[in-house]
Amino acid sequence: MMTQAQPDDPFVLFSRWLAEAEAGEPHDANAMALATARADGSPSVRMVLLKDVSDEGFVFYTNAESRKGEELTANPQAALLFHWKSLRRQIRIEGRVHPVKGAEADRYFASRGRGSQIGAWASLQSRPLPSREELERRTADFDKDFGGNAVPRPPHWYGWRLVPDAFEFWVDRRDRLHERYTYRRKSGSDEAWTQGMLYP
Ligand SMILES: Cc1cc2nc3c(=O)[nH]c(=O)nc-3n(C[C@H](O)[C@H](O)[C@H](O)COP(=O)(O)O)c2cc1C
Ligand SMILES: Cc1ncc(COP(=O)(O)O)c(C=O)c1O
Repeated sequence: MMTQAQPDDPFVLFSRWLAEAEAGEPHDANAMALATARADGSPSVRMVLLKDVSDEGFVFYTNAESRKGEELTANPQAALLFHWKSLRRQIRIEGRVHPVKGAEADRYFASRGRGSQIGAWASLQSRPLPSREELERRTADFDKDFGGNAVPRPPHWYGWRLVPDAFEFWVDRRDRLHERYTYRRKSGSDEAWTQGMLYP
């Protein structure tokens, strides 16, 4: 149950819930479903990891030539969903995505393990793979090409920041009479939010 008065800033509540999830969830408390849609409106969804959050928004990294990357390029409207099963909480977030700056993506890419860096070159993410051997061959080839050198970030691998204009915080309650708290960005405002509740 939401026992404290709701903060005026949804990022404050988000950070509090994420910290509680990180203390309790055994794996990937930062995992979130990312929903995208083609320009014609047909949707798709998959999990990604939240790699940065600040007042500016929620950052994830992926291949821009993947299905999600192409959809985000054609239609930057997207939605995120966190569900922490053992906490019985859910957070919905909606907004627009913007690619992060090259230097920010470079910094994150440099922090990844070398195997994942090479994998980002080897994987033609979301395109048909003829055989597992083909992926292994591409991985070995890139590994050899880079030799002992640092692996640069592939130009098609970068982050997007979702800048939210709406949040919904959901808490499980008995008889399915859950609590739903909403925040909507006041038009033209960077910081002011209108709060409300929804029937469960
Ligand atoms: C818990 C979890 C976290 C994941 N995190 C990422 C991620 O941060 N970036 C990514 O590109 N794929 C991630 N994946 C893989 C994606 O779910 C997905 O399979 C892949 O990105 C291709 O999606 P697309 O074809 O819709 O573009 C993750 C999968 C799981 C289960
Ligand atoms: C294909 C892919 N890319 C990126 C990520 C993001 O995480 P990391 O940068 O920690 O590898 C994941 C996480 O599962 C993933 O599966």
